[in-house]
Amino acid sequence: MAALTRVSGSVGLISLLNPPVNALSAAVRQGIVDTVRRAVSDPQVKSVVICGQNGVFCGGADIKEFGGHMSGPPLVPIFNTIEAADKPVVAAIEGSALGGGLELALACHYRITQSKARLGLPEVSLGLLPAAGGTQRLPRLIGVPAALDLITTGRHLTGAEALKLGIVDQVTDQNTVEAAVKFALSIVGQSLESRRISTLPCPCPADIDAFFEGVMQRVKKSAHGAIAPVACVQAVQAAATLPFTQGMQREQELMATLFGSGQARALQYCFFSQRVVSKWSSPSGSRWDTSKPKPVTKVGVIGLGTMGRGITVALALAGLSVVAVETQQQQMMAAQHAVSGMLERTARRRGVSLVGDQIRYSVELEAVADVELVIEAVFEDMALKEKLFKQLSTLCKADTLLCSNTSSLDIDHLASQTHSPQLVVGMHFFAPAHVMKLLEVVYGPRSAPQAVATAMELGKRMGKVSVAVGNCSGFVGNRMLMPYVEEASFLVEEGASPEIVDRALEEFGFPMGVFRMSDLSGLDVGWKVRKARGLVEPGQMSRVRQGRRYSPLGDLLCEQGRFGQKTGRGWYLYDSAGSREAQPDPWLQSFLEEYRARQGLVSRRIDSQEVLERCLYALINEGFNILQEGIAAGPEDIDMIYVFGYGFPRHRGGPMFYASQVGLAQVLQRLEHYQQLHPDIPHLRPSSLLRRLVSSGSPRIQRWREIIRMPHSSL
Ligand SMILES: CC/C=C\C=C\CC(=O)SCCNC(=O)CCNC(=O)[C@H](O)C(C)(C)COP(=O)(O)OP(=O)(O)OC[C@H]1O[C@@H](n2cnc3c(N)ncnc32)[C@H](O)[C@@H]1OP(=O)(O)O
Repeated sequence: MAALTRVSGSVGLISLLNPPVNALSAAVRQGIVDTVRRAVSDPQVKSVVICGQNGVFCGGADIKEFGGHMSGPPLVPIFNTIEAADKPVVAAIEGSALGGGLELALACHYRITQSKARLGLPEVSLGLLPAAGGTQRLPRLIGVPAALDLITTGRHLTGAEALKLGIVDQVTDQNTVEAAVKFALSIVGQSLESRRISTLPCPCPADIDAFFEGVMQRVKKSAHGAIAPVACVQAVQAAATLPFTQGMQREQELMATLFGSGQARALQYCFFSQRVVSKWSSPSGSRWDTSKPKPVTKVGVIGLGTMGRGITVALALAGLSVVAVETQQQQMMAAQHAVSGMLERTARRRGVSLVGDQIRYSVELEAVADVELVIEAVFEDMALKEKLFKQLSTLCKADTLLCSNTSSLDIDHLASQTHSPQLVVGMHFFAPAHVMKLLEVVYGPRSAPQAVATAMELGKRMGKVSVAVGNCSGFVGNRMLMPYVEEASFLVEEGASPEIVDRALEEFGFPMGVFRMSDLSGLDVGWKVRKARGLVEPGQMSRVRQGRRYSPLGDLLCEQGRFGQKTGRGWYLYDSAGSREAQPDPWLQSFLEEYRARQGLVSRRIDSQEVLERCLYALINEGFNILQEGIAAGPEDIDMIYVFGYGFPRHRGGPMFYASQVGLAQVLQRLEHYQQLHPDIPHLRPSSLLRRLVSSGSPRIQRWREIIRMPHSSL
């Protein structure tokens, strides 16, 4: 919907109305067609201002319409009509102008905005490109390199940045619509020739072919198989080399390919899933909309190792006061130095002023006595954490929330050490904690709804995608990782090399395969966890432990002091300790040959299909177990954990969405196949939820949540 009113005598004010973000639904597009036509033909209207109601200009095309039949007038002719108007049209941008919203503004002759408004062409993050002229108009306005940066990354700009780049003509911190109306009055009668962006030449770098070749190489490398960034480059190349109308044709062709692709469906699923997970619920019935977070201004962080430092930085960047505690003076000084450096680098990268004076360092635990929330980030040692939670429960205020950054330990057990178990939740950050977007908020059976709501809200303030999950060993992310990593080791025992496994996973879209990832995070980390579970038998090669198949390969490498990148040797060889360039290691190859010979294993050829099926279906199968147990509320929660915390390719939607696209019956059939071949691997035994879903006709993923909650007999 859009309304036309006349203001200040001769300005036609067109207001878009489709809360909350004025998305360009069929009704809004029709409203724009009607109001523009009326404004252009009304002799009393001398100039036009387009704005959005409720403080938002326009959040772009209505993404909800993408799944179904698109009706209503298309955007391209609407925008061409606006640009061709012989009366000046000014976009008054409040809040956001994103995607089709910014393309609408680019079709106007002038743009005025607020310094804090958000502008951008984020279509690439939905698996699309700006197909209403965005790829053709933006390069003509700001030049090819700057346009490529915005279109291929989809990043948002502030109004102030947009002014610097020349996307907008004016920034005001007064009332934007009033400023635009005043401006519209002042330009009546002026020539619009130079204001129609489609008629401008496209400013290009000198050697255009070499330039695009370089860009294409870079974009393909960082896209990890995503097709939309590549199509964005092709569309901008068309703007640089073709007249506007032909460029527009190319834009439409490329869009048509993307629009029907599985990648676009996956990315749009991610967009909505990110919002679904913020509306959390737990099996006990507590929910996001009935649980009010407690206000938090001051947070204590205990333990300033890698995780504690990152958490301190994330909190400070979110504007919170932090009391950072370490036990020894020397370690505290080292942490203070490291945190200052991290803050400085992040502030520089984000172009914001330095924060840091709100962090107080101490070697006394009592320093957290007056905080509202504590995040414990000490070593992953239950005895140490038990002691700490007992102390905190005594010295903190009675209503202080006590949170643990543990990645796998029992939150309920920690809660039982305190006077107020209802105030204990897990806040599981991912390293580096000030960079990684994921936060698992772990509730125990006794956690109060307010405690969960407060941790979720704090995550949001830190810019995290916070996902509420139940309490179990490894929670959601690390619990699912176990079978994935184990399968990779089994494949290596059976004949694959780490390179073969990693290549298959990297070609699938992971930034790093499982072995390169293990080398990066340190092989000793998993070794310690396996030791704690009583699985490690030093020097032993037995392949059955605790009644099931076990691969001792990781333990044997650790026993050789091969901890990965930090020791210069792990599953790969590195130039030096700390180096990142992984080389295949001839030593490892002979070690594996000897190992297989001693185990009586006959090495066989393993192809990438088997790697993908065994690693990914084992991971997915555990996801179904997690859903069945109610540890995750829905598939979206698992998918967002894997996309934002574990590098699962976003253009595949996450493991559960990927399973839904492969087909649940196919996943089940392949798991059954592998289980027959490997009956001693429990994680290949298909989950009963997967069987239930297949026998109920493999419903759409959007229905799983409701089906999981149904009693079995209702299916
Ligand atoms: C043939 C032509 C085909 C395609 C042309 C495509 C061009 C495009 O324009 S694609 C869309 C590009 N736009 C975007 O990607 C913007 C997406 N939205 C956002 O980034 C944010 O929502 C925001 C506008 C910055 C506002 O953020 P915030 O204030 O944090 O609110 P949210 O919780 O994100 O959103 C509130 C509510 O609105 C829904 N929503 C947001 N944008 C859209 C949209 N473009 N279409 C439909 N719905 C949208 C969002 O899902 C939320 O809904 P809830 O039901 O409340 O969860």
